[in-house]
Amino acid sequence: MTTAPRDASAPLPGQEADLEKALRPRALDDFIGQQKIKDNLRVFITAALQRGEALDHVILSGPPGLGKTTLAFIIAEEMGAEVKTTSGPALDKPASIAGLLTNLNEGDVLFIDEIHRLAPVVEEYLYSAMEDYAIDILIDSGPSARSVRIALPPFTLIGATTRKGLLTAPLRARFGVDFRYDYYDADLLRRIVLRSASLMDVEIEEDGAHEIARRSRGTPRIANKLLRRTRDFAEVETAAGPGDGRVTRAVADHALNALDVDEAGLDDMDARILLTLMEKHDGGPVGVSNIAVTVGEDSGTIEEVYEPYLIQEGFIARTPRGRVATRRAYEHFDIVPPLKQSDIFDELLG
Ligand SMILES: Nc1ncnc2c1ncn2[C@@H]1O[C@H](COP(=O)(O)OP(=O)(O)OP(=O)(O)O)[C@@H](O)[C@H]1O
Ligand SMILES: [Mg+2]
Repeated sequence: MTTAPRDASAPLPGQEADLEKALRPRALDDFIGQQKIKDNLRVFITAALQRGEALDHVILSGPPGLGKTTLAFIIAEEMGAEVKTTSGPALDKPASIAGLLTNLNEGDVLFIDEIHRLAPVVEEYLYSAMEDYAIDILIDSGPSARSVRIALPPFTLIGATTRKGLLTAPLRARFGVDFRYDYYDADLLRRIVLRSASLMDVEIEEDGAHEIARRSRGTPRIANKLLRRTRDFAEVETAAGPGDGRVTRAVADHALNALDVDEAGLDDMDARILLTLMEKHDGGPVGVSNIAVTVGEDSGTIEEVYEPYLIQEGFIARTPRGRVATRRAYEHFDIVPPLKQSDIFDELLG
């Protein structure tokens, strides 16, 4: 009956999606954490406004649910700009990107989500658009074919991607501002949970917020989702009986356990990945595609959604020969590592 809050990139059902939108901070001051990004952004935005220019093109990269889309809209808001939104897969023909670009007004923000999934022909249009604020359009065909250059107003392209490594070098080079997201620590997530709770009119204790925060995989979207589910439990059923709607540490713990979010905040798929690595592959080293087949998940998703967090938290290590389970992984699941694994642990430390 419970649904594990697995894939942060999975689309949310209608009402949940609305709730997520409602929780989205709209001003830079409400955007919690990512301090370095915010500090730099303030300088770039102020400078651009002072010069009366469009902000330079921005690329936002990092795992799902860390606030890329949120920040894109905040940037536009702070610049006093209109946003036009699209995504890499939606721009399948040169005509669709040409149409979007020629409809931009001066200073507009063009937000392209999943920009690593642009078709190469579409991407080529962006090169001159970004660099020279112009595109070359081919009109007519056959002997009378010629290309006409159309000037565009100065605009800001904001691209978001979970797979920056898949961007081509020419595209990457055309972004003047490059921000990489880090996972949020528990203290920042606690502040995000408290903020969301107050917007949702949920009564929550500091300890309850902390419990949700530290088990949210460093991800604001997951923290908000776990808060919504914990609220459900708080209103209906707690370990101690019917709830009064108040989110305490005990209620949060009960809810998170029911959702299969373990003590370290690992979810069902995290556990499957680690157990596969330890039990089926003897702790590794093993390639991601191998793990993917065993757990029945796409290897791209493992690489962009699950693995970065498991690596950051020290459950998995990347070696030249493949992924290995670390000592922490064995300890977490109370599994005795095979003898050969101690060499790997030593290697990792050394
Ligand atoms: N810094 C933050 N402060 C407060 N809330 C945040 C922050 N970052 C993200 N959120 C919350 O998390 C939710 C998800 O963020 P967002 O949609 O911007 O993620 P994303 O990086 O675009 O993810 P995806 O890669 O899946 O598109 C937002 O609706 C917002 O409520
Ligand atoms: Mg997004």
